[in-house]
Amino acid sequence: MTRAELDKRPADVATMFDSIADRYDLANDVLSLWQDRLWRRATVRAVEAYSGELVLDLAAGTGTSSESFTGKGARVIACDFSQGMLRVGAERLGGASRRGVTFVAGDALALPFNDETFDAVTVSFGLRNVYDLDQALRELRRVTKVGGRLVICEFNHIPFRPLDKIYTTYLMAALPHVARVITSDSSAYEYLSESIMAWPDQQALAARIQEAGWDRVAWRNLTFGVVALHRGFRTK
Ligand SMILES: C[S@@+](CC[C@H](N)C(=O)[O-])C[C@H]1O[C@@H](n2cnc3c(N)ncnc32)[C@H](O)[C@@H]1O
Repeated sequence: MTRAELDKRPADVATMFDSIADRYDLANDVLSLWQDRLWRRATVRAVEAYSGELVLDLAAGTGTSSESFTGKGARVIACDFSQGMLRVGAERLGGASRRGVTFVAGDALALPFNDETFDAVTVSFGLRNVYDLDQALRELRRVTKVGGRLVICEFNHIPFRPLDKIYTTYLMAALPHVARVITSDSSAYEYLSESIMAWPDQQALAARIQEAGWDRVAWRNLTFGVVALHRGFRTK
């Protein structure tokens, strides 16, 4: 199976996700010990999308989180560049546009949307895989209405060193082996571990979000910092 490397060449990333699409959601649940469901609920609360609003769920994959944003009547565009992930998502929903969610193929680095289209933009476990983080953050801002908001849910780093050491050991030693049992292949999950380790910490990510033009940037840790929720606003 193709796995991506830390240079995150878009073709490799898309091919890797195509190849794990069928077992992606099951693997997430098991590898995170079902914590992913809590993280997704926290993301939905942070996005707080209301009736009449349009939300972009970028790097939406199979749309695992997308439908949850429609709870109060918002409509969601679930955008991703892996045809395999989009296919699994559309099959699960029973169509490419169902229950308030529309799947759209698109690249985070050149989003196929007009300026100021969305009330809220959100990315769960996606930005870490994007070839050019800063360009993706600028694109997200471009398509957000003035007054709109950004919520990023991403694996991060545990500030408390002893706990971080245990977590890092799990990432590098155990996670790929568990993944092999679920998906019959561990290489995509070796990439997952390596990409988490190489990802900027909470403060550094907040600085990058700010540099991309977002205001009032803040974050909070979930599960001791295994995941962090970053938020920002487009104020001009
Ligand atoms: C780990 S999955 C996350 C899927 C989903 N958001 C979730 O919470 O489960 C990462 C997704 O990012 C997508 N991705 C990576 N780079 C992308 C890009 N440049 N444009 C669009 N999607 C991208 C991949 O195709 C993959 O579906």
